[in-house]
Amino acid sequence: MISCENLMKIYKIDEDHEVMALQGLDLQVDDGEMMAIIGNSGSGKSTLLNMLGGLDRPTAGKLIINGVDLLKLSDKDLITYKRDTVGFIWQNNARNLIPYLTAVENVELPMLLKGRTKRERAIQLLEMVGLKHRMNSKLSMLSGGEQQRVAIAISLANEPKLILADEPTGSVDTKTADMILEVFRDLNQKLGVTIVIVTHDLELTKKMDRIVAIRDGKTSSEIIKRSYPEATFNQEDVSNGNNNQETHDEYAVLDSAGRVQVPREYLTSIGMEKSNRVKITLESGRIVLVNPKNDIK
Ligand SMILES: Nc1ncnc2c1ncn2[C@@H]1O[C@H](COP(=O)(O)OP(=O)(O)OP(=O)(O)O)[C@@H](O)[C@H]1O
Repeated sequence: MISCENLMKIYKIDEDHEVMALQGLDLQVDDGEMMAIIGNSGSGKSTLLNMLGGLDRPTAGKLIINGVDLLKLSDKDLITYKRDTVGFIWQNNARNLIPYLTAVENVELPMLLKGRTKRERAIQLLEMVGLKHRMNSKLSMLSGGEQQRVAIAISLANEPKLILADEPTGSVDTKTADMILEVFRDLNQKLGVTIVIVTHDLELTKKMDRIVAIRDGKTSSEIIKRSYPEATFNQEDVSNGNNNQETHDEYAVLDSAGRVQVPREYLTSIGMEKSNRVKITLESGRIVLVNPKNDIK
């Protein structure tokens, strides 16, 4: 669904200053995948989401989504792409919804359909997110989680292939966050829609199949869920209630130029916080990084 290679985004602040928000980012996302993007504040998560959604254009690199090359699109085709391929959900509901309209009116509003069909489709979408019973409630009467579900219904209006959500559980409690995640999971499985969620919420990421971490505008590591075959659990584990068959493995990402980001704590542990020179050796099929100062032979 998404193929992103060496993606760059430079914001020009004034004549003399610019910010490199994305510095050669690589990301591949399969059709029908549901994954999360994490990273510190300022690492480039929202910038990436804006590029994926066609809200802004990359400076350089390759970005192909659903077979469309986003760097080569005309302005007109970019509008069509935004309308037909992607659905957005923002953390801030004011960006998604209008408080004095009812839930169903909010869902109807952005749709291009006419008359009865529009109302029927809006009700159908609210049903998909489990909110048909509140369709005639004004937005201001709905809880944060319910409002977020209305936002999800809106994002589905044009049957997008890709849903992009920026901190969708940022303003709700843990229980509501779980419920919203369930809605995403359900849509992902029933409609096969690809879902990319940017989040700070580590609890939420535990429930994802894949988490990509971004550091300084680049993909730094990937965390992938692994299921154990049932046979690896013995009866003792199961009777102790330890039948959790899932774990997450973390991988560093090697970019197309062979670069890899070494976790800061690893560098610190070999006394590399001040130096930028590291010795690389190949030892029995392993690549080993050594602080040259400690390399006593
Ligand atoms: N429109 C813009 N003009 C100039 N600089 C920008 C613009 N948008 C983002 N930046 C800069 O690009 C870098 C990445 O910002 P971005 O908002 O993508 O980070 P983020 O990971 O989403 O952060 P947060 O978690 O705080 O939302 C930051 O240094 C930011 O200041």
